[in-house]
Amino acid sequence: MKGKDSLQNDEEEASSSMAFNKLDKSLYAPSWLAERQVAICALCLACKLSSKLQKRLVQESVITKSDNSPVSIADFAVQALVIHWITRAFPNDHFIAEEDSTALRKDEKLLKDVTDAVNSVLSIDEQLTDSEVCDLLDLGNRHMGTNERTWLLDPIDGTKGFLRGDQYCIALALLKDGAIRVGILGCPNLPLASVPPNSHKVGCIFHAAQGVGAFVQEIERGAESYPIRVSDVSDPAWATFCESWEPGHSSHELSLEIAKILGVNNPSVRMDSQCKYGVVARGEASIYFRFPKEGYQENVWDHAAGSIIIREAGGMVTDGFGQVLDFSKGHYIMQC
Ligand SMILES: Nc1ncnc2c1ncn2[C@@H]1O[C@H](COP(=O)(O)O)[C@@H](O)[C@H]1OP(=O)(O)O
Ligand SMILES: [Mg+2]
Ligand SMILES: [Mg+2]
Ligand SMILES: [Mg+2]
Repeated sequence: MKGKDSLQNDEEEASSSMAFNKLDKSLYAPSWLAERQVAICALCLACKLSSKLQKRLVQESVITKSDNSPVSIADFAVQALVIHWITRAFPNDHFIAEEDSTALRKDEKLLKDVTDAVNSVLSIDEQLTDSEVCDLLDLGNRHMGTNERTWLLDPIDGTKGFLRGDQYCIALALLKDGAIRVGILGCPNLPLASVPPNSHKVGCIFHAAQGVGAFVQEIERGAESYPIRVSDVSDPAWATFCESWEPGHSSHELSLEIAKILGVNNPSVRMDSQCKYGVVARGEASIYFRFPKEGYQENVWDHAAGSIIIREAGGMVTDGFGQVLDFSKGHYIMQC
């Protein structure tokens, strides 16, 4: 089964909508086709790079940031690579991304390792210099105006999972006029699972655009996309919920308590990163609980892509009070 709204079909849809657009602009909804295609290409390449780096990762190359969280060569290299790819196609776009070049500008060897890593997946005529890599990383810190097109990027989401050899993802979302329009999650270690005929394969890309739907495909340029839907389980007794692997990121005690009140019988699925959103979006789990420590402010890049994928798959993402999340106020998520 191929998705009615797959990327290929969108092309025809977009051109017929163009004629329609001339008649009534207010009824025309963009399908963000070019953005999705470029972003999927970027994440295919980035997943290839991160998989390579996860296999040969050495703990010495891991740095601890000021908030005590880890960062590796992969986080820097993937951020530079994705921004390079998106900027080539959309040179005027802005970025809010997790990492910057501060640590690299102080450490020649680390910078060289990062540049080598990025160049290992680029063609000979596209090779970047150390200074270009630093500049690309720092494009992630550009402040946006309210209507600017801004990409929100987490180059390695779930760095702790990545370092453990477990689940992680590369998360990219496009913010425009205050709302998330496109979301893509590259999940190199997540099985395609329920997607025939590729069910034995590992590694998938979830993607969604506003009003177009949510899809999953294998990590390959031009691979076929399959529509996904959230679970239709309505009785909590049959529901499965997922939560962070790391108890320091989300209280396991609180989610267990809430699950008991709801009457959920199944044990939780613990997993790092926004892969959890992908698993809920394709109906393998029904709920994602997240209860960070008091005072922790959630970053936009940690939820933007996952949120639109859930919404387009028919689900809902809110804060603990049922309020919709606002991704348009800078680095941190605000309540609407
Ligand atoms: N103290 C913290 N509490 C909650 N989330 C955190 C904390 N520190 C880092 N994170 C971020 O939470 C996400 C991981 O959540 P989970 O445990 O559900 O996988 C990651 O985006 C991680 O950032 P990072 O992108 O640096 O890994
Ligand atoms: Mg981090
Ligand atoms: Mg993250
Ligand atoms: Mg990260």
